[in-house]
Amino acid sequence: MSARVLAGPPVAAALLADAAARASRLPTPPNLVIVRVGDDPASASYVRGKSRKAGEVGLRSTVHALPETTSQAQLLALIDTLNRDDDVNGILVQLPLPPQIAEAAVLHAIDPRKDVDGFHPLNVGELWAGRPALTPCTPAGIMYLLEHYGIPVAGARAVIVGRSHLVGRPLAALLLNADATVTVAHSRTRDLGAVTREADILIAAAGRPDLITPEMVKPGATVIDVGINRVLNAEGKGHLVGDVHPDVAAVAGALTLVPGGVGPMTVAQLLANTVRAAELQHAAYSDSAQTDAAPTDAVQTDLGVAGELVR
Ligand SMILES: NC(=O)C1=CN([C@@H]2O[C@H](COP(=O)(O)OP(=O)(O)OC[C@H]3O[C@@H](n4cnc5c(N)ncnc54)[C@H](OP(=O)(O)O)[C@@H]3O)[C@@H](O)[C@H]2O)C=CC1
Ligand SMILES: Nc1nc(=O)c2c([nH]1)NC[C@@H]1CN(c3ccc(C(=O)N[C@@H](CCC(=O)O)C(=O)O)cc3)C=[N+]21
Repeated sequence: MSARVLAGPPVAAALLADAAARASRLPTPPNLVIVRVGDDPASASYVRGKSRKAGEVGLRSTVHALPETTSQAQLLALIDTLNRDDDVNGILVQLPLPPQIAEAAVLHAIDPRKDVDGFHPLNVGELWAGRPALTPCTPAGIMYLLEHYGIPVAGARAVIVGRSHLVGRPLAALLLNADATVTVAHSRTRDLGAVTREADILIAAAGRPDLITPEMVKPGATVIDVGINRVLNAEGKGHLVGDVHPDVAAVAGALTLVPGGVGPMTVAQLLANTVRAAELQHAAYSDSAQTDAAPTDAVQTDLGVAGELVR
C-alpha cells in the first residue's frame, strides 16, 4: 500500500487566488508589515518567501530587519507606530526573538485587529471560545488542506504531537471546533506510539526528524507532517526533512511531504489573514462613517477584536 500524497502547493495556490480576488475588491491593496530581529538565515529566508508571495497576489509588504541587539523597548516602539498607522493592515513579528525581548510582551502589544499570526491573547481566547477571528497560519492552513482533500474531521480521532503556541495548541482548538476528538502529546507523553496509533488524523509538529515511524501509525490514517528540520546528508549537503519517517508512506492512507506540504499553506494563510484583517478594518471604518462617528481613532477604541463578533 502506498499513501495518497496531499500536495500543499496546488491547494496554497487556490487559497492565494481567493485572497487575491478579495484583495482586488478593497479600496487599497492590503499592506503586511513583517518584523524580524537578528540574522538567523532560515528566518530571513522564510521572511523573503512571505514577502515575495505577497507581491505575487497583489498585496503590499514591507520587511523591517532589526539588529540582534534590538531592545524590547525599541521593538515595542516600532509596533506602536505600526498599530497607529492606518495604512498598515497586518503585522507579523517573526519568532523566535532574541533573549532580551519577552515574546509575551510583544504579542500583547500588537493590535489584535492587525494580528495576522493570531497570537494576541484576545485572538487566542476567542479561538478557544469557539469564535475564531484571526487564526494562526500553520494550523489554519492545515485545516484548509484537510478540507480541500476531503479528509473527514468531525468525529475523527486527531492526535497532535507538539504543544507549542505556534502550532500544537491552536491546531487543537481548530480541530476541536471542527468536532474532532483531540489528543495533544508532547515530550512528557508516556508511550507515544500507543497514543499516536489511535489517530485517524496524526499531526507531527515536534521538530524531531523521523520521530514518527511506521509502527506508530494506524493503517490508513492521514498523517500531516509539520516539521521543518535542516539535516546534513552523507555528502555534507543540507536539506529539509519533516518529523515523519519516509517508510510511514507504506502504512498511512494519506500524507503530506516536506517540503511541499504544510509550509506553502502557512504562507498562503498568512496572506489570506492579511486580506481578512484589511476587510474587517475597512468594514469597521465604513460602518462608523454611516453613523457620523469620529474617524479611525474612535473606531479603534470601539472595536474589541478582529473578528466576526465586531459585526
Ligand atoms: N511547516 C510550517 O509551516 C511550520 C513548521 N514548523 C516546524 O514545526 C516544528 C515544530 O515547531 P514549533 O511548534 O514551533 O516547535 P517547538 O520547539 O516550539 O515545540 C515542539 C513541541 O514538540 C514537543 N516534542 C519535542 N520532542 C518530542 C518528542 N520526542 N516526543 C514528543 N513530543 C516532542 C515539545 O514538547 P514539550 O512541550 O514537552 O517541550 C513541544 O511541545 C519545527 O520543526 C518547526 O520548524 C513551525 C511552524 C510552521
Ligand atoms: N511569527 C511567526 N509566524 C510564523 O508563521 C513562523 C514564525 N514566526 N517563525 C518560524 C515558523 C516557520 N514557518 C514556516 C513558514 C513557511 C515554510 C515553508 O514555506 N516551507 C517550504 C520550504 C521552504 C524551504 O525550502 O526553505 C515547504 O515546506 O515546502 C516553512 C516554515 C513559519 N513560522
